[in-house]
Amino acid sequence: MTNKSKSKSKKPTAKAKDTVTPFVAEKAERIRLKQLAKDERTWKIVGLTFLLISIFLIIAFVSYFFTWRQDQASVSRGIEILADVDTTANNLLGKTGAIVANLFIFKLFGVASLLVCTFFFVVGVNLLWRRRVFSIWRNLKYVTLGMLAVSTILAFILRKEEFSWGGGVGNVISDWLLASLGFVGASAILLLIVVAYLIWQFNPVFAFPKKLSRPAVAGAEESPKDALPLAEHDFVKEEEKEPAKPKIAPLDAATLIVDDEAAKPKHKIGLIEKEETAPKEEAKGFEGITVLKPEARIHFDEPEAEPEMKKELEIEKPKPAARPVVTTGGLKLEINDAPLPKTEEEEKVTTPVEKAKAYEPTLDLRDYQHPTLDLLASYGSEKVEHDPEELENNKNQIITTLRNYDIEIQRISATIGPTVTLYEIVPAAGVRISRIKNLEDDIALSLSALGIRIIAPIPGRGTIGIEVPNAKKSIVSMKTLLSSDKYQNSAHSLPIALGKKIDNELFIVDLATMPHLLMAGATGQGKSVGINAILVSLLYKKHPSQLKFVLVDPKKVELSIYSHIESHFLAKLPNEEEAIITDTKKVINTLNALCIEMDNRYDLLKEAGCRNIKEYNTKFTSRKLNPEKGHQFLPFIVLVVDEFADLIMTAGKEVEMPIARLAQLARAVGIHLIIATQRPSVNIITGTIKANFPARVAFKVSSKIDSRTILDAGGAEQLIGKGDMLISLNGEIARLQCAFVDTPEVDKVVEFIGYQEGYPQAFLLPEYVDEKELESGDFDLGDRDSLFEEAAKLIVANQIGSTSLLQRRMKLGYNRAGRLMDQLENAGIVGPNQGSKAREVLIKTDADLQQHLEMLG
Ligand SMILES: Nc1ncnc2c1ncn2[C@@H]1O[C@H](COP(=O)(O)OP(=O)(O)OP(=O)(O)O)[C@@H](O)[C@H]1O
Repeated sequence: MTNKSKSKSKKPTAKAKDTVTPFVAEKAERIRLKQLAKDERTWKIVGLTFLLISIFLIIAFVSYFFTWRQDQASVSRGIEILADVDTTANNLLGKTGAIVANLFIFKLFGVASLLVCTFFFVVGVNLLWRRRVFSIWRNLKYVTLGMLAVSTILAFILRKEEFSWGGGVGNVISDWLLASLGFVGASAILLLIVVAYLIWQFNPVFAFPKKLSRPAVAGAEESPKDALPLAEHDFVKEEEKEPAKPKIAPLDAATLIVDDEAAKPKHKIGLIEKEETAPKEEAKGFEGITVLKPEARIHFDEPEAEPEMKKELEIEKPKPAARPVVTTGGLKLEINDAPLPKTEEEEKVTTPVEKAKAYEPTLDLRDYQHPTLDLLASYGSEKVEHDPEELENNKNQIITTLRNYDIEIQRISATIGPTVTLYEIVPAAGVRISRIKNLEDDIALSLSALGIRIIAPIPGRGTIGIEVPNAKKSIVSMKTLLSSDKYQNSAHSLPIALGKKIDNELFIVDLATMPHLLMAGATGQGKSVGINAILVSLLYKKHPSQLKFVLVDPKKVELSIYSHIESHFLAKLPNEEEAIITDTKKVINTLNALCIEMDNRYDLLKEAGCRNIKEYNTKFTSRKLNPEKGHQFLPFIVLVVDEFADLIMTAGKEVEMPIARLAQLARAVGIHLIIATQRPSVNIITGTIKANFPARVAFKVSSKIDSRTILDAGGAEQLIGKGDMLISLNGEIARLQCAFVDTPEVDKVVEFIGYQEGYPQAFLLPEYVDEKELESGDFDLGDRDSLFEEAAKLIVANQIGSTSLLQRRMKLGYNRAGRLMDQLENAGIVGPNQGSKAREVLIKTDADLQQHLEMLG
């Protein structure tokens, strides 16, 4: 490797400098060429050229339709006519136009050659706008298949015409088809191609009238209205509504390796260019800078340690749930697609239902469109701009500072991130790491920069990290993250795009596996932007049927923007006006309602024999659970609390307890919490809360103590604000630059969603009535629960006197459902408690009940 110097001399000699000089020009030249290739102006020019080619081809082709006869004689002589000044052509684009058009139309694909123009147009537009406006790959497929099919069909139909409608290729295929299959066979094949194309494009529904094939749903006779949503979906075409997947924007990172041996102060620098999509080149840089592939760095720098670091920063992928083990004939088989074990509940569901097409929850709002990426803004080019001088200066400063304290280093390398550059040093043998750690403040002072963070040692790397803020920071646009393949193709249940790591890798994680997130940061350091980034990344991926937010905003202004999407994505308490909760009392009720929802969901999971929401929803969508028994598709619920400190201050344990309970248990039933606070002190983030939030984010905080409270480690006080953050996940801390999404962008996204048809109202959480309010002694008929009548009707209609039926169907907590049951008993509607058996229902029909209620008054 070129950047490992063998020199042992301590000071740079004049000779050494001389030998470097001729190298410089050559390397600088290469760097310039590379920069030219990366310059967006270059690509704009190339894009424009492609557009012009497409226009050129259209003019040449169209003109050819009118001039082919006159130009036939000259073009048949080939390109030699270009040199012949006496020969002219009638084509609007002269001899070149005539030759090109003749090649495409006469010799190749006939009229279908016009499709070629679209290819140049698509490539040109994409290059000019520097983003994937159209899919080139898809266009290429259409153009290739289209030209073959259209030229063959035209050649077949118009084979007797003088003009070559199908071109040479069309004629050859059409003749071959005629010879092999005869006129009827060839016609059938070509007709099939046309029909297949139409089916592919428009996917018409070939449906028989519903009543002929409608599958039986258990209990459908008793309640056809309730069963309808399931049965209805059986006949509905399942539409693919994948959002557009634009290609990842080029992502640049540069890693600089500075070789240093204690005895050799002239350091060689290796610069690594890292791009996610573009191919990497190997070239030599100037002044000893070597441009290497990232893989080269892995081998050169720390062959064993690198995979470790990758591991350190790797994002956890959701592990597939364990599958049932089936034993047949003494053999144990673990089957990936094995159906989940049947429970008593699903055994009762009739076979036709099982065989029916899978239930698709998104068909509730079948026309729903996911927000498009053009609603988001791009901030700058996002290319990491590295100033070689800044790097060199910082490196020299670090080396000099350490040397002042008699600390020699073996090697120094640098990774340039969006906000900070990480200098990794390998100290000379015998240097104690704690000595470097103790010099943190001195190094910071000598680099005269805020936000120096020393990581001694970097876990698994055997190096010491010094993070130095970049003079010029780049903003990480939300758009970049959401348009990346990593986000677009992520298999996460709740993907959240948080930002970019120091090596510019995108940080996209699954909230479902986190499973809750605690965020802290002093005011103005990027918390609200962080919350918006999380919400927006979920909104871009999920359908309203799959996700609901419970938004708690004591500050009253931060989350109000999301009220537009109330009927799509928000959940609220029944009878509440506003979905976004700002009042402390209502927060307590909502948190308790969420606990009830959690308990209800656990009951449903238990009955279905499932361990988590994923298994449950899979079972439900494959119609193995009967909606008549209270089963339903369960959306994820994400609770966001924007200022936790305010709540704890005003309500203390009343808030802390349900939050702790949810944090402990709610993960498996798809309820996840995101709690943010400005004041990460121990009386706000208590031990109970902390123990249940393994994933924690810290923006800049005001003291080391705050940093320790949130992360169990210092460092967050050294951050530089504006979205610079540390995330502690699975016991490892990574520094990120949070994705930036501005309020007008969020506005556009929520408006885009809000203008679409939503559900009639927000998702209703179970009602929670404060126990204390209910503890009013014996039942008095005049003091009935407001849901008394509804409960009575439900019990009579089902003829089952069961408290859990009330809980599930009316979304009530156990206490309230029990109290209602007592009231029903006192009113003579159900019999006494029979232990584990359901109570007897004393009134048999709805009409009897009406009479009975009237009598009660
Ligand atoms: N990820 C980011 N990238 C770039 N700039 C950012 C980022 N996050 C925040 N900022 C800048 O910092 C400002 C304050 O951010 P934000 O409103 O999120 O702070 P906050 O911590 O929520 O403050 P408060 O607690 O007072 O609401 C933003 O207006 C923006 O200019």
